[in-house]
Amino acid sequence: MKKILLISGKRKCGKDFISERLQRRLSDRSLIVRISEPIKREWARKLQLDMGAMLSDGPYKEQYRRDMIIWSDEVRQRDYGFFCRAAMEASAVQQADYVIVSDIRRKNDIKWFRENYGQDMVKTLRLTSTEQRRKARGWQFTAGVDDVPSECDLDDSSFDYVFANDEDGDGNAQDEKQLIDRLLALLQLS
Ligand SMILES: Nc1ncnc2c1ncn2[C@@H]1O[C@H](COP(=O)(O)OP(=O)(O)OP(=O)(O)O)[C@@H](O)[C@H]1O
Repeated sequence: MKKILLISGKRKCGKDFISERLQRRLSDRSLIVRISEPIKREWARKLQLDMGAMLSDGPYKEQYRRDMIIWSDEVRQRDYGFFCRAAMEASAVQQADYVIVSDIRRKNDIKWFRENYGQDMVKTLRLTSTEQRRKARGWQFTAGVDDVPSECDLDDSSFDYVFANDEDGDGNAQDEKQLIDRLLALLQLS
């Protein structure tokens, strides 16, 4: 591994979108790790829920999101690196030059990565989008989700890189290419 890029940002600021486009560009040198995956998997196992429905955007997602946040906070209080470690262990990270962690939410997530992989390897990227843009992408303020630490803990943090993801093209390849070109330039990657 050469770099671990920790991506954070408010809901609907494009963490998944940017991570996937970036991974595609860096291709087989890179992979995406999602901390939410072991959380969802463990939670689903706990509740014996349908795994496919949990991982999709279906009706299960919002219904269980709040309870899952409370439970995962309890696990984190005992071991703040629990889900970061589980996500890294479940992925073939040793074979990748670039690991993109697409859903960093807490200071302790960043702390765990820095403690385990070092300051030089770990870089943080904050994505920003205006509220108007996030709303256009389907965001609605939800009490218990948008006003709790999982969403707000990093609000007062500083980051190695900040990238405004406000211009949604109409899905054309040229717009997306320019967007990722700008991001790669910021990250000093090629
Ligand atoms: N630059 C962009 N151009 C076009 N569409 C975009 C762009 N950024 C995000 N989107 C779209 O906005 C929506 C929300 O983006 P995404 O799911 O990546 O956000 P997120 O930060 O991962 O959200 P959440 O935290 O709720 O999971 C998606 O439909 C995505 O395709």
